[in-house]
Order: sequence, then C-alpha cells, then structure tokens
Amino acid sequence: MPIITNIDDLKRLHKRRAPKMFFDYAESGSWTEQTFRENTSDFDKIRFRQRVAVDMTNRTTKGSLLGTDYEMPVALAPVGLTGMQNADGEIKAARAAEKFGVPYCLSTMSICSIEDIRQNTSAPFWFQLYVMRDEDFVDNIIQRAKNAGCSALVITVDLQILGQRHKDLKNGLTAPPKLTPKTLLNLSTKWSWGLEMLGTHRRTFRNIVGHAKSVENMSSLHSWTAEQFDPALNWETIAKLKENWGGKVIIKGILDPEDAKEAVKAGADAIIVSNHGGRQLDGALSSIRMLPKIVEAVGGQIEIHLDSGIRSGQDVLKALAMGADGVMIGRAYIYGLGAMGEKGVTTALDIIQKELDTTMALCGKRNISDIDRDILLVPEDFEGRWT
Ligand SMILES: Cc1cc2nc3c(=O)[nH]c(=O)nc-3n(C[C@H](O)[C@H](O)[C@H](O)COP(=O)(O)O)c2cc1C
Ligand SMILES: O=C(O)C(=O)c1ccccc1
Repeated sequence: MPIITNIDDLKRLHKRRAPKMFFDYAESGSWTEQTFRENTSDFDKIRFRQRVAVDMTNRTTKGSLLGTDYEMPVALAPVGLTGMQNADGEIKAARAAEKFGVPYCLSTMSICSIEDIRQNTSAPFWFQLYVMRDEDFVDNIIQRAKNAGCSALVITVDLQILGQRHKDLKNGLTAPPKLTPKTLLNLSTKWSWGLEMLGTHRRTFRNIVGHAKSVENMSSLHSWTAEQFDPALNWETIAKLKENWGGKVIIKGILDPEDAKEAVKAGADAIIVSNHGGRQLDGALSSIRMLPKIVEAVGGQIEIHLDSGIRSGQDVLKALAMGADGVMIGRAYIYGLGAMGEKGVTTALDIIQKELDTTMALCGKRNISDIDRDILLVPEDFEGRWT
C-alpha cells in the first residue's frame, strides 16, 4: 500500500480500484469542463499572508454549522451513486463522518436508502432532495427523512436538467452497470471492488426503487433524469417544501447574488454557494469567485456554505476567509471512499483537518471564529469586472 499524504494520492488509488464507468462519473465536469477546472485553479490563485511569533498553543479547528458543533465546519456533500464507488459506500461515508464529527449529507440518488443510513449510524444526518415531477414521491421521501430524524433538508436547485458529461454517455453509465463486453472486460480488472459488491444486496437506487416511477429499467442516467426530475421547480415550490418539511432547509446550488436573495425570501436557513462541482452550467464562474458578492447580498441574514473545488484544508481556509461559514467537500472524500472504503473517507478528513490546522497556525490564527479576509492575498482582478 503506498503512503498516502494528500487527497491526490487517494484519487490515484480510487482510479485504480473502481470500475472506469464510476471513476469517470465522479471525475467529470460538463461539456468542456472549463468550470470544473477553474473551480480548483481559482483556489490556487488565492494566497496566504504569513504571520509569525503568534502564540499557537490551544489551537482548534472546531466550528459550528446551523447551530451544531463539529470537529471542523466541513460537511460531506451529497453524491449520487456513492455506493457504486465502493460497496455500501453511503453507509461507510456516513460512519466515517459520524466518528470524525462532521455532518454527512445523503443524496436522493444514492445507492443506500435513508433507512439504511439510519440503521447503521446514530448521528443525525442531512438529506438532499431532488424535486421529481411525481409529487407523491416527494411527499413520501420528505416523510421518510423526517422519520429518520434528519437534521436538515438540503434542496438542490441547480439540476432541473442534467448537464451533459460526455464520458457518462460513452461509458453507458447505469447502476448497477449493464454487463456489456466492454464493461465486463473492465470489471475483470477490478477484483476487489467486484467481490465486495457481490457481498451486498444494495446495488441500485434504494431511495427510489419500488416506487411507481422506478429505476429498474433505466437505460441511462441521463435519460432517466430527464424523465423524472421536475423542470417546473421554482421559488414557490421551495417555500412549500420548506413548510412541508418544518425543519431546517439548506438551498444548494446558488451561484448568483440575486438568487441568494430569493433563497433568503423563501425562508432558507442556509445556502450552499455551488456550481455542482462544475457538472452543470459549463462556463459558469467558480464558486469561490462568486462568493464575495453573494456574502454582500445576503448581509449576514443566513449561513453561507460553499462547495466546488475544495481539495485541501488550505482551500477550506481560503473559503472561510472569503466569507463562508462552512464548506462541503464532494470528490475529496469520494476519492478516499473509492480508494479504501470507510478508512479512506477518514483519511481524507484527517488530511484536510491537518492542512487546515497547520495553515491556520502559520497565518497566526488559533480559532475558526478569528479567521478573516486579512489572512489572504487575493489578486486585484480576482473577482474581475464581468459585465
Ligand atoms: C459524482 C458526483 C455526484 C453528485 N451527486 C449529487 C447529488 O446527487 N446531489 C447533489 O445535490 N449534488 C451532487 N453532486 C454535487 C456535490 O454535492 C457537490 O456540489 C460537488 O461535488 C462539489 O464539488 P467538489 O466535488 O469539487 O468538492 C455530485 C457531485 C459528484 C462529483
Ligand atoms: O451526477 C450528479 O451530479 C447528480 O447530481 C446526479 C443527477 C442525477 C442522477 C444522479 C446524480
């Protein structure tokens, strides 16, 4: 086993271990992948101010998200098909999150169900909702999330239609994979993945299977999404969902100050500034570039979380210093899961926490609440004038 010291090491192992169809699915952005690339390269443009001779004893990365204390203000983002990267992947990720002390968010499009997570963990988790055309399905799944004691409903608003990711179409992505000569050839080189997968009955979208508009005969994820997801979703729908849910609501996929204001009006408790990891509108700006204007528009009324492009604890610190109250990581933990299951997710969280802690210290900060824009050096044209 190679020595793992950073998130990139986990990505290499994930690529080696998981079937090509699923690694490609995780690693893709939409169309030219410009937004996907800029999500990470924009973080690289932001630099730190080194401060010295500041007492560094008693440092902590502890922080809170929506009134709950965590080991660091970092949540595991909802990721569809997580259980295809590694058998029972959602349960493993949720367990790693619980043991570490950060929130886990389960996707509507996960392999394991809400009930699977409830039975295998004890910390409250967040549930991410995709609004489907079928209102009964939506009512029912909200009720299931309530029954499971989920502590927040994360409503994703940036995927009424799916951004095209070329590789998914070429690979014929489905879950479970269709056994064509091409996929069989690839699966034959992925022994450990296959053996673990055979050992579980959780191999399809268990939140949805058995429902009237089911997934049993899915020919491709892209066509299925086009049939099932509600293209009519709007701010009124969101206000109604909030009422139906009755608890905390996080609106995920905000990238514009005007939409951030709409989310506040609709009664959101928090927003997630996100471009879906560069998987939806190719050509959109990175979320870290859009963050400052959104922070200004929201004016402290609700919490602002950010995702898309975070690959290190340094990136977490940059997002917090630019005004986010917390962040979500997607691929950074999925690489760990694909590489080594639960242990890999724990490793990813450990790596990110150590990087965050060390960088805070070298910037002269001991607490998350002390982090401010002053620790950064940002090029003058970073936000730029886009008209
Ligand atoms: C493979 C994959 C599947 C995803 N599935 C979902 C999903 O089901 N629901 C959702 O709201 N976001 C989904 N996302 C978006 C993530 O929640 C998150 O916004 C994104 O991964 C953040 O970017 P990062 O991967 O660069 O950290 C997915 C992202 C990836 C990479
Ligand atoms: O792939 C995604 O980003 C995603 O959110 C999704 C959308 C439809 C089905 C499964 C996952």
